Amino acid sequence: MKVLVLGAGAVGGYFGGRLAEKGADVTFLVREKRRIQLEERGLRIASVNGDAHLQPKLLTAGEGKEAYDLVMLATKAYHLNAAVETIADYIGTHTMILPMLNGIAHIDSLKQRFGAERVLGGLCFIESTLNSEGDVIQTSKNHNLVYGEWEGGRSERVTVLEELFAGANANFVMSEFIQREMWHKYLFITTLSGMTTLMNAAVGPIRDSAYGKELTRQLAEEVAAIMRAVGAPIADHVVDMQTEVFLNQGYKMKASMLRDMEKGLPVEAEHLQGHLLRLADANGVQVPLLRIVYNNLKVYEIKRAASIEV
Ligand SMILES: NC(=O)C1=CN([C@@H]2O[C@H](COP(=O)(O)OP(=O)(O)OC[C@H]3O[C@@H](n4cnc5c(N)ncnc54)[C@H](OP(=O)(O)O)[C@@H]3O)[C@@H](O)[C@H]2O)C=CC1
Ligand SMILES: CC(C)(CO)C(=O)C(=O)O
Repeated sequence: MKVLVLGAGAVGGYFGGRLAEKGADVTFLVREKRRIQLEERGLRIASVNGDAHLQPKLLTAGEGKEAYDLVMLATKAYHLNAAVETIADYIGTHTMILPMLNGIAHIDSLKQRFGAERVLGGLCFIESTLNSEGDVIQTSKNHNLVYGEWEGGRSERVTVLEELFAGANANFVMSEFIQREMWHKYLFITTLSGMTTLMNAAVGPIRDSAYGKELTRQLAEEVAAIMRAVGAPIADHVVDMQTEVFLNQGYKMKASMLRDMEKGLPVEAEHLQGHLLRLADANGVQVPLLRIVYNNLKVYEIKRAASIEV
């Protein structure tokens, strides 16, 4: 099975690297600067689950055009449009596209561009980042990638994927309810990234502060109310469940969005909080805290743009 991974960043580098490490036929589709880095240094994973050092197969856009069996998409949402055009050269009749982005809005873009039948659901739980040398650094144990047929159930092709993923040093989990899993993760990440960026703190200090737990729950409830208003298949107890998961994170746990802010990088505010706010406005759902969270991110974006211009 031929696998193409677009983006050799924190997520694509990790999961694609784990597949290549087990001997799968994996090629990374990268941009020029990243290619040079990977050619010089190899793909290095430094992880609590075991280190790896590989010389990956690499392509840049437009090179080696042929259909792949599986295209794994691991960009940030603000690079999605360009990435979608880049992978178009590698999509054939039977190609499966497995996106690993946070959020949900990208699923419709992918379906519109490539046809619903090619698009699987996917999400991941991992705390990983690239260091200044481009190595993938993974610091906590979770390394779960969940995937499945968008319409649910089991199919022959996801059984083939299970075989592909078997034995890799990461948990690849097939779900028969991937839409629900994605909406649940979306609620979790919107709350986690919202609270940690708003408070400019990891989970521990938020949890210990006067109103931290209450505000976390309020944000999760606002997000759940939007999801219910649009008919998302979330569980009745999703707020209890995800607030509990949030509050049980390690003291220093931060969303990747806060880590990106600390590095002065762009954030996925429009894709995550912005998309939900637009759904809230369209459906008359009151979300005062989500609006504050979103505005805080927009202020960050304005300050970032100004500092780049200066
Ligand atoms: N990091 C984490 O802990 C987690 C992240 N996520 C989600 O996963 C997604 C990916 O995040 P993450 O891996 O952290 O992001 P990174 O920024 O680390 O990686 C994204 C990679 O995509 C590459 N890229 C962007 N556009 C293109 C393109 N047109 N062609 C080729 N490569 C491209 C970038 O390359 P270049 O170097 O050229 O810029 C970069 O290496 C996000 O939606 C994020 O929210 C989900 C769970 C955990
Ligand atoms: C919460 C976490 C680490 C889970 O994978 C995540 O998705 C993120 O920070 O972007």
